[in-house]
Amino acid sequence: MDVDIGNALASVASPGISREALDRLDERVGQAHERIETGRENHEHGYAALNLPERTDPDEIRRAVDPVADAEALITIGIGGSALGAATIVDALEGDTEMVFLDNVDPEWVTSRLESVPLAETAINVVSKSGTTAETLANFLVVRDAFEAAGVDWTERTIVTTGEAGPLSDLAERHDLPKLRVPDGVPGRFSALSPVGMVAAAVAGHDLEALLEGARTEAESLSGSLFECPAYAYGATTYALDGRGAGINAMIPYAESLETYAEWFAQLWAESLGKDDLGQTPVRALGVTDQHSQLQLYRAGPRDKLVTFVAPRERSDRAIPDTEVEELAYLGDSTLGELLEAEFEATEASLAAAGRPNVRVELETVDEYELGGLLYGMEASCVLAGELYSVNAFNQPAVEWAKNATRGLLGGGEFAEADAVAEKTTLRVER
Ligand SMILES: O=P(O)(O)OC[C@H]1O[C@](O)(CO)[C@@H](O)[C@@H]1O
Repeated sequence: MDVDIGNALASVASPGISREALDRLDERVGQAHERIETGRENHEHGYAALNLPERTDPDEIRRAVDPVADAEALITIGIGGSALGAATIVDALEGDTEMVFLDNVDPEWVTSRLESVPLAETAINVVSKSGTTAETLANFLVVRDAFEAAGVDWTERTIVTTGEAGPLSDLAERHDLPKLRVPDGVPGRFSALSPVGMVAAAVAGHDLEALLEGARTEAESLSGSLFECPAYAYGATTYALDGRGAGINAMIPYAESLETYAEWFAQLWAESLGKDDLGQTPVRALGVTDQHSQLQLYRAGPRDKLVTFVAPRERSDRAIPDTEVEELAYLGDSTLGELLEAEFEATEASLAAAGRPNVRVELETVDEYELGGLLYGMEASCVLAGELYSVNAFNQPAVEWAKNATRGLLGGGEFAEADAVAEKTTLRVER
């Protein structure tokens, strides 16, 4: 990925960062880079994720999915980092396999998703690093039951990706299911380039080597200066802008295929950096669609936002047909791609003209190689930002709190957090 931070400079935007401040920040980037490299060399928790391009074995993943390689549909059961990386990859790339992601336990929705696929031709991909996440395990039990009710042997059609030990690992062994490991030291939201994110891509027949190669190229660009490393330029700029008042980061891909990527980014940014009363709030949007719903706020609302555009330089295109309507004649000389490109450029310029900071992240196109680079680049940006904020980017204690409370409420053990639910303050207003 390439990054253009020009529109985040103080000479363009407010809040913005001056060139002098950026130079000073670059010294801290150099120190952070050394810390990151040490973490990678020692395979420390979290930092180890940046070694995935070298560690992930595409052949192992393909062997595991081989029994279901001709499935018409794949149901991936996982949540958060155990779903969003895989969903980002398969939503971004064209594939013939119908993809269903069960990352919610809304019963009506789960039922409708299950009814949308031919179970006898469908494979199951269960993903949970801990092997204990209530939503994932509950959905798996529901899916298993639906397969049994339809007379389909789920054990022939299920792949499990999980940690070394735990209930899901035991279950895989009991039923002799193909099992892939969530690599050690890799938190869920940093695991897209491991079996966690790549099983679905393998079933869809995507080029796993190219995904990893794109990530490897990005890894090779990590260096001690933000001016030489797009990932660090992004991480350092967002950190600097947050410190100057842009506490919201609106991620706007200008490609429908990258809509899920914005969801993945939101988890990465929120769960990694939202600590110790710090962190930038990620917002998801989509170009051009959300120009007509959110842009007004981004250009004229409070000066508390950084807008991040992600745009491919190349895409397949479609001509806009000529028309007899005179006022629309100008469209007939263009393509949908040119219209989208013009809207992107215009939106970027409109924000800059209003002094609103924005950053452009460019991809060559949306393919496996570029996607691997984007995922890796944003992970490295996030790790760098974590260093600059001095927070642990690799844990999520606040999420664990609610997980414990839920288990306590369902009788899954004694959890003090569950007591807080009964202590809720109410001020009801009724009809
Ligand atoms: O893979 P697991 O253990 O099921 O966890 C799923 C998700 O739950 C979290 O721990 C918290 O929501 C995420 O970090 C993680 O991606």
